Amino acid sequence: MNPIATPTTTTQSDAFIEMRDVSKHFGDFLAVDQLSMTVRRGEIVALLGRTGAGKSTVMSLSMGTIAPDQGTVRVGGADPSREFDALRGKMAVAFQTDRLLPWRTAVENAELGLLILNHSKSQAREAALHWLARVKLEGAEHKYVHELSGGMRQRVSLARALAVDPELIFLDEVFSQLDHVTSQVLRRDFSRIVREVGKTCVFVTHRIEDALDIADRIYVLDAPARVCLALSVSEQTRRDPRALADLHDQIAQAIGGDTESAGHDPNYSENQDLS
Ligand SMILES: Nc1ncnc2c1ncn2[C@@H]1O[C@H](COP(=O)(O)OP(=O)(O)OP(=O)(O)O)[C@@H](O)[C@H]1O
Repeated sequence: MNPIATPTTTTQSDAFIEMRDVSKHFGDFLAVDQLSMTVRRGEIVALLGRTGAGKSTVMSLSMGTIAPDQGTVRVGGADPSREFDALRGKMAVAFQTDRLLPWRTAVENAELGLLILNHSKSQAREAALHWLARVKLEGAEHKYVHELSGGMRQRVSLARALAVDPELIFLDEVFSQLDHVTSQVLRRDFSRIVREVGKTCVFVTHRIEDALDIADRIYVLDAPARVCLALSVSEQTRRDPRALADLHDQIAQAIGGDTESAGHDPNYSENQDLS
């Protein structure tokens, strides 16, 4: 067995998200095909696949914004598409486009989730300022969205997600609109924070580089969405350019060998920390 590509095994007891034999149609179109996957508490897990593989649909099923046609989805033991109250405030999400409100400042955007969850104005402001500082936006708190760079906007969007103190954070292509260096710095800052505060994170990406850089485990999805490869990535592997290159090739092969859509980046093996 390849010592780098460790097959993932998860017992039911340590599962935070558990999807079993999940299928989802949109009309006649099959988007998810008997998919099973598990996410443990405290893990960063990447859902990786080509455009249209069904990554966002799997994320929506995990968040409960859509329900499966068949199979079961459980998050912390609850059915996310039915038991909204059990999961209220426990999940947060950030998207490819930052979805910030342009008429609000950075801090006014970052506190939004807390205000929606009925926290007091002062509590929301305090938490928003704290998380803006954690994502390195001190000094930019009172700037409007148009005054911020793309990377800074995504930082606000991540601060907004973290501010509600969720147990589970979903990211949908948050890093992939940004240039290589900005993307790398942001995802490493984010993964450091997530590990420090012990959150669980599921992130969707079509770029192998993003997944190998921060994920503990990677589910590679085929279309219609089903797991065609599941891998663990240790910190030791991340420090080993050859091991990373092997994993990259293995994933690219599973996806179909198209390194462009797979986001191949010849510089990633340098593994430098630019933050
Ligand atoms: N609400 C919907 N109605 C009909 N078809 C949908 C709907 N949502 C997704 N699909 C289809 O399901 C398939 C999977 O879409 P999904 O957005 O989950 O893929 P993805 O892997 O996240 O793609 P991308 O990387 O382009 O965002 C696509 O063919 C898409 O057109």
